[in-house]
Amino acid sequence: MVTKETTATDVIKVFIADPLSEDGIFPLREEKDLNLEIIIDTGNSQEELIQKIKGVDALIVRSATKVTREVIEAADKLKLIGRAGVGVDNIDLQAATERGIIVVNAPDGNTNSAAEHTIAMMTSLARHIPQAYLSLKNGKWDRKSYVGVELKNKTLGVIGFGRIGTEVAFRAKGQRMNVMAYDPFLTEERAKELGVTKATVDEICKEADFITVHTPLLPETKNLINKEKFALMKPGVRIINCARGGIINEDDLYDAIVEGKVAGAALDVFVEEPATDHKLLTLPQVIATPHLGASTVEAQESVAIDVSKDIIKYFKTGTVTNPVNMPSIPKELLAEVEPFFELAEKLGSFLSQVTSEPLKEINLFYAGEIANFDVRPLTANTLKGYLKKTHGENVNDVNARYLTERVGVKINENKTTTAKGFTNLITVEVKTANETHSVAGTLLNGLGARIVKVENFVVDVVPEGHLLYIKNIDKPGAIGRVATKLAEKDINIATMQVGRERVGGSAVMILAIDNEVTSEDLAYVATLENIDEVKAITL
Ligand SMILES: NC(=O)c1ccc[n+]([C@@H]2O[C@H](COP(=O)([O-])OP(=O)(O)OC[C@H]3O[C@@H](n4cnc5c(N)ncnc54)[C@H](O)[C@@H]3O)[C@@H](O)[C@H]2O)c1
Ligand SMILES: O=C(O)[C@H](O)COP(=O)(O)O
Repeated sequence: MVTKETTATDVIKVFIADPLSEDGIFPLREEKDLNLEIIIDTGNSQEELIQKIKGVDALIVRSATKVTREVIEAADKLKLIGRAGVGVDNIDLQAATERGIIVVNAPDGNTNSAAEHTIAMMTSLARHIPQAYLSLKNGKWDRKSYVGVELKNKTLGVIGFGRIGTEVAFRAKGQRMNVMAYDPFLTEERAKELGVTKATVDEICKEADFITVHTPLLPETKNLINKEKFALMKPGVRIINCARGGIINEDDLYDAIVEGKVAGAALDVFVEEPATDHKLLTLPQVIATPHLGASTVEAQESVAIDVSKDIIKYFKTGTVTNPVNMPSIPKELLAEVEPFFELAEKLGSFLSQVTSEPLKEINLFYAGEIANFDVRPLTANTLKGYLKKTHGENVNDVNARYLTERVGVKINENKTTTAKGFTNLITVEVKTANETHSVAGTLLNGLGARIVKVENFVVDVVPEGHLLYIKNIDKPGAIGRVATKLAEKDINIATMQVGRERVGGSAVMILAIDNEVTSEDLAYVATLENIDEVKAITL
């Protein structure tokens, strides 16, 4: 379908590539100060979109249109991509960022609808409603085949406890279910406040009667539920996926259903969509909808309004409300702080890999010349580095602070012009319920970035590649034993840094190694005498 309207002279072309709520785009239609040309042209192939994107200033999509690197590179005027919904896995964010194209989404507009759909799917699954409906439509009055199970007193495991996961939990509690939840950002206090049990993914797999996933699709969440996880589950478990195809491995789910381990699955999303000819759909235990989680009048109106408003705001002020990528820093400030961006991100990333509990507080200490400037872009980069592990490409220097504060983490920035002998020093400290970790880094003239302190130990480490972070007791032979063990595993040590509090006291080793280590390798090194902790870090 193609319709074309012009509100004034042809100046700003807004191309709507997926079906949107007409009521939701009224801010665009009613905009008087900007000269908007609204083009509604849905159902394009990649090739067609590559042709049509030329001359477009703003593109709006839902999940169906794939905004690939090819589309982005074919765009000659594109300044903004609006996702009328949450998931941005259909947009090549890296390509957009590289081209300076801001991507916005509508993170709050469809939360209720997605949560309600999840509950509807869970209830339908428990009571075989779609199967019984089909049977009755086919003229059968079959009551025996469709005996269901109650939700009351059953345990629901929620994996991914963000906006939708939390709303699903509220509703499940209304059904008098017990809720277990896992999210890397879920603290004990918040879980208590919301009346859910904080658990690991494995605990959920072992104990839950129903399991629902609500994470974004990221490298870390792809195949999160797989053969190994199904093996842990109780026989008769029921699975729901209203988040993204691929979080649950489809082949492993198929096998688990055929083997009788999983009693049924309710799926709104698939790895490949449209999924009209999918092997999971051949199983009577599987009920499905064609990605309808956000398909309500209310959600569609809300997400389209949010994206429309952000387009107008961007073309009027250069700022947006819901950025997914792209920083916007004055040129003069950028020149001062940009050299520290990579270091800041790596300090954050380092800490995310040594911390094993949800973050409560992050303290940033900017010392030396850098303290004379607005350090917020550096904080954003540090937070981005910390959050990358859980948010992947969905976090950037624009939204990192928002994402951190949204889960109740306190961010404290401190400045001092003295830097302990360095021209500049950035120290980052993170606190969880039981842990405190810190790392400090600097830029050495002509030598680049260095980590100069880890916890209380002075070191000199180039922050790149694969590192092994080992806490040990300062006893003779510890270093030699670690080196020998690694050699046995064919792991080559490029450099090694050691630090200690005092003779015979706590010490650290930081080894740069040539290859990535497996968890078995780590466990192997950890068995050595006088070794307290071994962590692999990739920067
Ligand atoms: N079916 C639909 O129509 C529909 C509608 C809306 C959203 N969605 C999907 O649902 C997803 C979640 O939406 P939301 O609004 O709740 O997003 P959100 O960002 O509020 O929540 C996602 C949560 O996942 C957590 N997470 C990240 N990595 C994790 C991991 N490895 N294990 C466990 N948790 C992890 C994050 O910490 C975050 O709290 C979206 O990314 C989108 O893909 C689908
Ligand atoms: O991520 C989302 O917001 C949902 O998957 C909705 O997708 P849709 O806009 O294609 O309905």
